[in-house]
Amino acid sequence: MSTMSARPASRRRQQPARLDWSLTPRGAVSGTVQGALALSAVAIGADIADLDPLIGVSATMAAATISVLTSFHAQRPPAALLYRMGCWLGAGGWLTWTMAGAGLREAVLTLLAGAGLAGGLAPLARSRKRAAAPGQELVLARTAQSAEQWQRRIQAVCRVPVTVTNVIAWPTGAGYDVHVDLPPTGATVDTIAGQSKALAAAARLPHGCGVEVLDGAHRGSVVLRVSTVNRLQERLPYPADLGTGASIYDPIGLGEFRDSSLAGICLREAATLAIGKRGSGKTNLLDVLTAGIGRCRDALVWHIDLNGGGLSQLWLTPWLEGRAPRPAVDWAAKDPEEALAMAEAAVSIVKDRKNSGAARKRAANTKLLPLDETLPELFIVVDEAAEIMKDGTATDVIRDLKAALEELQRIGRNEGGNVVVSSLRGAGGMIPVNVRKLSDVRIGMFVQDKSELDFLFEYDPGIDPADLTGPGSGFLRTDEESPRPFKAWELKPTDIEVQAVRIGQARPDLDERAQQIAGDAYANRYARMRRAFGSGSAANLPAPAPQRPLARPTPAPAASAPGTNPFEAWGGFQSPAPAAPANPFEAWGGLQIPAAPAAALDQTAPAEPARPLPEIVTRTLAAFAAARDDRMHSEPLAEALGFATPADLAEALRPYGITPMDQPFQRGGKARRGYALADVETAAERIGRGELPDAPETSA
Ligand SMILES: Nc1ncnc2c1ncn2[C@@H]1O[C@H](COP(=O)(O)OP(=O)(O)OP(=O)(O)O)[C@@H](O)[C@H]1O
Repeated sequence: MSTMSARPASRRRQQPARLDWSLTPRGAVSGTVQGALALSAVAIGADIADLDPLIGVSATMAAATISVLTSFHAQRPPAALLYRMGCWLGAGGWLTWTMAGAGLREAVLTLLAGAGLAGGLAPLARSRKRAAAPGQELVLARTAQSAEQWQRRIQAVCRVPVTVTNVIAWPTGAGYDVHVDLPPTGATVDTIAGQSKALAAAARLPHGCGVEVLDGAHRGSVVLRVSTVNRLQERLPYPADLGTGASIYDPIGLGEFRDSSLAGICLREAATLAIGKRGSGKTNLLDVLTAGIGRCRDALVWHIDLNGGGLSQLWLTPWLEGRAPRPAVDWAAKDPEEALAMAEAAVSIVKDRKNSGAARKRAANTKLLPLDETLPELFIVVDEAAEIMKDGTATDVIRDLKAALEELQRIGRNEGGNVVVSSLRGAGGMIPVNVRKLSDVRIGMFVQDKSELDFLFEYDPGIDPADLTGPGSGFLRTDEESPRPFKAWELKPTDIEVQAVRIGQARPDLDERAQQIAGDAYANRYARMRRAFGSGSAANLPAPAPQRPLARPTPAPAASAPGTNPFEAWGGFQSPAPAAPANPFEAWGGLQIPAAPAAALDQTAPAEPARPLPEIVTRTLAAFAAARDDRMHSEPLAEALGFATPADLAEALRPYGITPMDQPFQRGGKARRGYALADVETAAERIGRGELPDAPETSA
């Protein structure tokens, strides 16, 4: 297959010029002259030796045959093969004719005419396959045009003289990757990523298609993932063949990226934050996560949904109806007290594992606690976490719940205590900064206000809500990578049913030591879950709230004592759903516990509208994101924001409580004063909460 390379002239000019004294032809003219002279010399030699003309015929045939074979071996195009054969037949025919006694004048004239013809047709001989310069990839011929277009396009839009080294079509046919080398003049991946929208527009990509800019093989290269067909518009059913027995050490699938590759996340050590407006597919996403984690032999899912428990209902139904031996979700809470008991239990378990897990770590010679079916990771999946985590008025229980979840996220990474948080919004005091910062996996489904995505993804320049196509599509960021558009698999109620039965059969139990630590709150949870989520008579009973404290660490776990309530011991599909105890408070040892305070959450109140950030604050955050630094000297920040002097910048930021740091710090070998990203973020949070008075907008 023929190829071509796309190299800029400038690079070619950099090659040092050398004199070449070899007889190797350098072009069509020199090649033709050399060939004609060589042929004349052979003809004169044959005349002097008085050779038989048949020798000329034999030599011609042999040369033509060798030419055909070598052309096939070199995969030359048909035109090159014909040209070479024509040359050998013409030269051989002329030689045979002269050996047979042609006149000198005729022989010379014919030789000149033949040489002229061969020289004129010489471009046909050129194989389109050229050797690449060292270190350069080749571009397939059918994409060579695309490569050249992209090279020109990037140069025009980004004003960077890049080299396109390869264009590779996706197997799905939905787009292609453009591999780009950056010039050694200071351009970085951010230089290109900042123009991804402009590149998509310049390439006239259809709506919903775009350009994602990813790191290349080395720091001086980038890969542009260009989608030309909007795969995100398609519905992607949950893969039916995903069985149980997976591991939390493997990626958990959420759906697909534009190129149909798996959108997977590694959750063993990573907390997750997902935001999205109502109807964006958040609940479906949490279902996909519940299924993905639930499939693991070394992980357990606990749910908190204080908006009526809708997240857990379908997952519990097969168990409630006696079609699964255990609930797929090991513990589900729909009221604040239950949720607090759960979160405190998880914190206690994690704290205990910090000591009790030491022997395991030593045995495995690792600092990260090894988890397996006997010691599973705990995931608390929280739907609509802003109701718990937002600043402002809250009951004591909610405040304690928030503190416990934050603590779990903060201390639980190593010991396998993990949090997945979803929220309608991520900014404006809805989700604490620390929760966002500690969430290595961030997912932004469709939101009303782009600033929510900007806030979640720290002003990554590649974010364009136009890339999203509707429910189930969003941006996914893992680690420090740029967020990528993806489409979540769709889990329909019947799929959840299938998964819930499978998981209920196969999932691990909480380890006995942890069960002891979690105490009665854990041991009796199934009874409360039946009342809270069950149908029929059990569901009609009021769900008693656990009296605090329920989950107190028990110092020395003794023999296992799970299954203390009658519902846990039934253990088989054939058992009918047990009737509720006569006294609804029985499960709490006969204690008369008042029902959960209804006012703990105003579940119907809509989320507060976001207070928009002043433009100068938004742009300051964006400047930090572009600089990929958490501190910036005043001069470059002023320049990035278009202020004439650092003093002008200071004046513009002061009304928002953003001031330069007291101490100078080193950047680029210079110690100067400047600004801290944390200060700007704190100010943004406070503005969102309405704590800072509106100040007159000052722009450059
Ligand atoms: N991945 C997906 N593919 C296709 N459709 C989806 C997907 N995810 C969600 N939907 C559809 O979008 C609608 C809303 O989904 P979902 O209930 O998950 O959104 P939500 O953000 O949780 O909304 P709410 O907060 O109002 O419950 C549903 O009708 C669902 O079928």
